[in-house]
Order: sequence, then structure tokens, then C-alpha cells
Amino acid sequence: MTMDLFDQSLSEPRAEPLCEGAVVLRRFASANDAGLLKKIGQVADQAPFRQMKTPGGHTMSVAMTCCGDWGWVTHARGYRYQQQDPVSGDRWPAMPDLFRSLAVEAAAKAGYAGFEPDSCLVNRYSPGAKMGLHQDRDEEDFGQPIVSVSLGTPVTFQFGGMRRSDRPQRVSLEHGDVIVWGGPARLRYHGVLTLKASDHPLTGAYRYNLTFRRAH
Ligand SMILES: O=C(O)CCC(=O)C(=O)O
Ligand SMILES: [Fe+2]
Repeated sequence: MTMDLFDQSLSEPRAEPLCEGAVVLRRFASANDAGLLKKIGQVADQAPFRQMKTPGGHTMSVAMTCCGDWGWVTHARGYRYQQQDPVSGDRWPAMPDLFRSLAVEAAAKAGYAGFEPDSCLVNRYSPGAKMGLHQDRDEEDFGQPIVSVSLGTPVTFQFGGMRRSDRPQRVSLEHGDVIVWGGPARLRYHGVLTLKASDHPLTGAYRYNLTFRRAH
């Protein structure tokens, strides 16, 4: 009996504010985890994961692919959204309904009703991969929030301030956790510390992240 209650408190969604405009929705994506991972596999069948090169010539440690109308890519002079996968020349795979509804519901839960993502970046981290502090600022309208879903092995997320030098908060993210940031928090610096080796029953050593944005 006690154990049941305890289990429920761990698996039920719970909102934890980070700052004005930003919230962690614990386990928000858990109920659909297997379906989401299956869709990630289908997206990657059409548009395989690749490690892109930054404008500075570094190969990113995170492998990426995209779905939706617009995909986020790096190129010689910077970053941009484009409708074609540069590897195949084809349009990105359509955004699965399951992805879209999760993003829309998470945004609404965080106070951003009416969010309509047109882009989903799929990040795949293997042990040793990380993402340095950065702002998401390649989108047209900073009035639209960002919805970021974690699946698989746990990681430490850094949620910083408006300046790169602002000391970031450290947030442990686990399978099913969703962060939403927008409004006054839309341009906050954020990143992910180096993924440690661990094993998840559904993803093995990998951590996946889905980042939903309105690009145009
Ligand atoms: O993997 C994450 O949790 C963050 C990803 C991110 O910030 C991005 O893709 O812009
Ligand atoms: Fe980001």
C-alpha cells in the first residue's frame, strides 16, 4: 500500500518552476515513452542521425536529426532552419502527431497555450557527448516558447541567465522530464553536461532529447 503511493508520486507529472517563464514538468512524457522512441526510430530511418560540423569546424558530439516543416542545421557561416535535409536533399520527415500533441500539451501546461511547433530537433547523446551553454536564437519569433523532452539516460541540464557568464542552475533530467521556457526566459542560456555512461531499459546508453520550436 505504502509502496503503491510512493511509486505513484514518482511517476505522476509534477511541475517545478525554474524561474519566471520556465518550468520542469517531471515525467510529463513518461506515459508515451515507448511510442515516442518508436517514432524517433522511424524519423531516423528517413533522416539518419548525423554529427554536424559547427561553423568553427568542430564536429558536434551530439548526433542530430529533425522532423517537421523546418530542420535546424549548421553550415559554413552559421546556423539556420531549412526545409530539406542537407544529406538527402529531401524534405524532413513529417512531425509525428504524437510529438506535436506532447509539445502542445506541455506548452499549455506551462502557460503557453496555442504553441504550434513547426520544427523538432532530435538530439542523440552517447556517453561523453555534451552541449555547451548557448541561446536558441535562430527562430523568427521569440514570443514562442521552447519545449524540450528528455528520454533515456539521465543528464545534468544547465539553465543559465541572459548572459553567458551568469552562473547556471543545475537541473537533473530523467526519462520523461520536459522543460518549457519562454516569455521572459526565452533567451536564457542553457546546455547539457557530459553524459555519463549508464543504462536505460528502453534506450541503452543513449539519451534522446526532442526540442520543439516555432522556427517561422
Ligand atoms: O539536450 C537538451 O536537453 C538541450 C538541447 C538544446 O538545448 C538544443 O538542441 O538547442
Ligand atoms: Fe538549446
